[in-house]
Amino acid sequence: MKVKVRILDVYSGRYSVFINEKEAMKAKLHPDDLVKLEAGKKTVYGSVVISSLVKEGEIGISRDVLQLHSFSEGEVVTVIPSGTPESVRYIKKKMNGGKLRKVEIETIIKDIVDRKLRDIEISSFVTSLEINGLDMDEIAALTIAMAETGDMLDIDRKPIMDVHSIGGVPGNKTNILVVPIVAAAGLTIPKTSSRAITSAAGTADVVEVFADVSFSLDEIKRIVEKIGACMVWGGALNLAPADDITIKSERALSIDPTGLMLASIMSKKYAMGSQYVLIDIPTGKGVKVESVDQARALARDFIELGKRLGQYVEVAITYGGQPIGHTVGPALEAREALQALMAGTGPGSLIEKATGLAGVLLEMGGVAPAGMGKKMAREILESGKAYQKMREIIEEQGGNPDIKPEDIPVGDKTYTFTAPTSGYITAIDNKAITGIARAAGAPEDKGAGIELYVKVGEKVKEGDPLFTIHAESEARLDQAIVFARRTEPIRIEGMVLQRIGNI
Ligand SMILES: O=P(O)(O)OC[C@H]1O[C@H](OP(=O)(O)O)[C@H](O)[C@@H]1O
Ligand SMILES: Nc1ncnc2[nH]cnc12
Repeated sequence: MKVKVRILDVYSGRYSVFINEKEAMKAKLHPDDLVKLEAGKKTVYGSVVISSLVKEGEIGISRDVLQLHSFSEGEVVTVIPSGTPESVRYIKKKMNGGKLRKVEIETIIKDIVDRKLRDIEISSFVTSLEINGLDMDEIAALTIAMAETGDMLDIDRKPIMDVHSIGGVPGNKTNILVVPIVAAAGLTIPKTSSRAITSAAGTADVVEVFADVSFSLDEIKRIVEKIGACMVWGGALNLAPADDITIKSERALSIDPTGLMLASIMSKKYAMGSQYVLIDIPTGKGVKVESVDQARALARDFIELGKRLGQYVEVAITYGGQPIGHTVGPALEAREALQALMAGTGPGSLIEKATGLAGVLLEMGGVAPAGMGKKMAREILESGKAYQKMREIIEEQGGNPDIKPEDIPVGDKTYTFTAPTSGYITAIDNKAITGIARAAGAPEDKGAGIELYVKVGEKVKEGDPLFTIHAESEARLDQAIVFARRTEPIRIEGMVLQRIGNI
């Protein structure tokens, strides 16, 4: 059928097209049916919403669809019902434990990028990968398909360094120190990050507290060619676009299937033209990789995948058994990272990890002799050169370079938990800390999160503060308090863990 476009001020996070009930009856269309819209060379897919927002003879186009293609009010489009895409068969094959062929993977990724697959099918794909995994041939095919369905960046500086954490550990603001240290040493590091996947704050969520993170490829090229670094959100770019679509399902389910994680991280690095990549695998209880043996196996996969992509990859297995630093949540982490860059020092867990990772990159990039990278990284941090580089990054990304940690607003609805007993801290539960910060509103509410006053091994007296929850609303604060009471994230030796009666 041919209908006229009506642009609707609707933004739902879904690719919906709105059709009047009578029109839908005539065309035998039902809610959530997939349709193809064609106008000249433009083709877009969307799911049907039956609505009186549009009249007969019209099709309502949401702002989500408009982001993919520009349509003008009154433009005539042809609407064609679209059957189940071929890729759904391949998703079912993976659900049944089959091995996908290269062409099948390419079809799935193309259909994801073209929005032929809806959230429900994409979530099924992600879930099938969580359950049945991928082998290295499948991972390499997935990585290349993800990169080649988007744009590629070509920066006129070499070598191109990169760092990426597989994440999972609360408070992981480390790379916000690593990037300016490495760039201050004269290396080029165009860092893309995702927003939170399983945590309460991804690096992109934290950087966004002091600067913009959404840029076009041309803008990134300009920034990186000028100052040697950027810290941007990978999802704003058309770099490996399937990645950010699958991340949406991963985030909703709080899962990060290993094969997809490898492809997702490495496809962005490939598309950014990174030549030397350092992968950080935090390891410990309550993170994505719990044992060092598992971390080694994953490290081998990253290195092998790098070889297939023509990249030199090294992996750092790091300690992730408790949160990094003393803060969790975008604004609180931004404060702590900025404080550490300004002072050239900070919590041991943050400074040791950041200078350790930066040191490896300095050696990989050939600016520090073998074994001297960490010392050089620490000197750069302590000298204030990393802070100066951070100021340049903030300024180039449209933020205020003079910003001070205390200028960053944090949630003013607070509640502090205290030690129920005296003793040593024996464990801090990563998953519970993330759960509390998310219940408080992080990462969407930038000011929400947790300030931690203790770390494992420290001694506390009964009544000492353990952590403060910050939220931007009383309702969120209450939810986080309930979650914290239920999970008791901080263990103190001698503490009564549970009292059970009358079973
Ligand atoms: O912890 P969760 O949310 O699972 O993982 C996602 C985080 O891990 C990576 O960190 P980085 O950009 O290398 O610092 C991603 O970019 C993202 O910020
Ligand atoms: N799946 C993923 N995609 C991008 N960055 C990540 N960091 C950790 N997991 C990731």
